[in-house]
Amino acid sequence: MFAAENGLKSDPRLQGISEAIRVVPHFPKQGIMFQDITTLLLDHKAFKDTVDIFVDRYRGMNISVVAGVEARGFVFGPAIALAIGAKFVPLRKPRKLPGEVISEAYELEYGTDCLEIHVGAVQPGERAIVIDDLVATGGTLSAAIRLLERVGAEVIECACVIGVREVKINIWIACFIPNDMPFRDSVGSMASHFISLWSHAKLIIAVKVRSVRMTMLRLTSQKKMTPEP
Ligand SMILES: O=P(O)(O)OC[C@H]1O[C@H](OP(=O)(O)OP(=O)(O)O)[C@H](O)[C@@H]1O
Ligand SMILES: Nc1ncnc2[nH]cnc12
Repeated sequence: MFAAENGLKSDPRLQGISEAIRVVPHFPKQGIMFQDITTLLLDHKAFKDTVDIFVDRYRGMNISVVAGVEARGFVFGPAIALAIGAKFVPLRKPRKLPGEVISEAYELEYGTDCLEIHVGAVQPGERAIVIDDLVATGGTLSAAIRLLERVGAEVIECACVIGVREVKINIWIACFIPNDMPFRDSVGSMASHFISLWSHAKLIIAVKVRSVRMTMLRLTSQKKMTPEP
């Protein structure tokens, strides 16, 4: 769910967090609005507020595992884990972990990637959350959830600072706007309306149909392109 649905709508911290994230057009390639969290990390208040919001949400929920996705989930995860009294479990890209691992492949826009977890890092029945900086297609989070479920953990929620909508949104528009509707041509503006209503396409189909909730602090659009210099 979005911050607003968590009762955070009027939370003054959200604006500061949003403003501290730098958006770099056309990085790493044309058409991508890169959400740069390094500027958030330079802003002590915004960084602390981000961690605090997640800590407030997950404290008292009997979470024993905070699983962070490499690389940017490692920035937020450990602070949250320490504050809520959980362990931090890194989910790493291939060939980084020295012990015995299990792996989950996932699709990227072009090609595939893989996440790995150390065998024994999580015990069956543990309650886990997954932390990353950003969710776009949800492919990375889905792989993280599958990994944790394979070792017997219960994934309570995924938490991201940023949600990038529109990445797989055309599918939803095609599904939900019948061809004969009068506003079919203005599908672009309808898109943002529908997406807001349906909470980022029901939070990317509850993180790809595993019925895992998600919290995001900032919902952003790939389409807000600034003019070329
Ligand atoms: O929802 P998705 O479409 O799967 O994309 C989200 C993922 O993409 C980014 O990581 P990236 O793969 O660029 O790795 P990095 O953090 O190591 O740069 C981001 O930090 C998420 O982990
Ligand atoms: N727009 C974006 N900004 C930063 N990281 C991303 N990973 C996938 N899409 C991204």
